[in-house]
Amino acid sequence: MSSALITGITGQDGSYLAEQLHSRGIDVHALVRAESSAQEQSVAEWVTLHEGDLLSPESLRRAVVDSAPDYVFNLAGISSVAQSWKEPELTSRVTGLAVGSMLEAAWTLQESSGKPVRFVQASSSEIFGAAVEVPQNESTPIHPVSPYGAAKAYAHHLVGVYRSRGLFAATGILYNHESPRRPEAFVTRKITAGVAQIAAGTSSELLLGNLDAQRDWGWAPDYVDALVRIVEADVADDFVIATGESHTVREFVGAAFTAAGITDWQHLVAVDERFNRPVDAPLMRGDSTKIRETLGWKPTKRFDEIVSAMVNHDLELLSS
Ligand SMILES: C[C@H]1O[C@H](OP(=O)(O)OP(=O)(O)OC[C@H]2O[C@@H](n3cnc4c(=O)[nH]c(N)nc43)[C@H](O)[C@@H]2O)[C@@H](O)[C@@H](O)C1=O
Repeated sequence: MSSALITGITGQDGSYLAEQLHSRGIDVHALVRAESSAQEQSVAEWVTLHEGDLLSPESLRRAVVDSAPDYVFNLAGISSVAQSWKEPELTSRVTGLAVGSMLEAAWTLQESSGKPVRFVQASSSEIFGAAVEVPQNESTPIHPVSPYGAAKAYAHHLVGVYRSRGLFAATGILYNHESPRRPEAFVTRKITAGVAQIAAGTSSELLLGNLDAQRDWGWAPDYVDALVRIVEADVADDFVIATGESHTVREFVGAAFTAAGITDWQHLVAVDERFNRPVDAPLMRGDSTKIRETLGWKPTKRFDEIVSAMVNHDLELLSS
């Protein structure tokens, strides 16, 4: 039986990934900050928990040694770009430096046990930031414009370094990916939850920041499926994971109101400067030709389907 260690299991992607790996018969281990909080966040009982903290390299090394995994999926860290502007130093430590500790621990385990370890890093389209080309692919120059993007860029490069050293170290360059499990710190869930409340009559306004930013929004379970394909690939490599279609935040808002049956919505949305960022990547759109052709991956849900699935979920939550 193969085993996998997941960091970031309590997040959207970690939870879907754990379910996918478990359904494939893989023994799932997870790094958690405290067992009690993992249990509160209802990590499934079939996951073996290892306590550790991204700020403590020794605890990460111990978690890797104790779980002795065939696969390491590194998803943990601050994942909100907005939060990274508020806590840039912490972001550089947990989203950047900690990846070095995980890679070193995986390398050391491989060296000492003689058993190959495969490492997959959740990289991000934010590494392209003010992208010099549209769409972006694996060769697009790295040019982050946020503390989060810079931390992810460092981690991305470090994965390449360990690949050259001989570790199976790969990345999925993940574009925005959403689901009903997305927290409201991210714009899509904030919109779908807010629209559901307006539809239910419990709120009268939706306050947002930059409505003109364009993002390439996909369906989170598809992106987790891509990470599994990447870990099982013949060769460790970097892969853009994206739909190839981008929409403005304003279009997402319009689609969410439409899904809730509200056609006249413009007066229900207002811009609040508090939600603007010092710098915001203007246009993200990924070219995922490489993973489609090499690993046979493709997205299963289109933009409107993603928006409706999230709105319907939030409407149901309010009516239950
Ligand atoms: C690929 C990348 O994807 C995600 O990062 P993100 O794109 O920053 O995601 P978001 O949902 O926070 O913002 C999307 C856009 O929406 C704009 N926006 C407007 N008004 C609000 C607003 O009120 N809240 C938020 N959060 N954003 C707003 C905001 O300025 C931005 O242009 C993470 O998964 C990250 O981990 C990752 O790797």
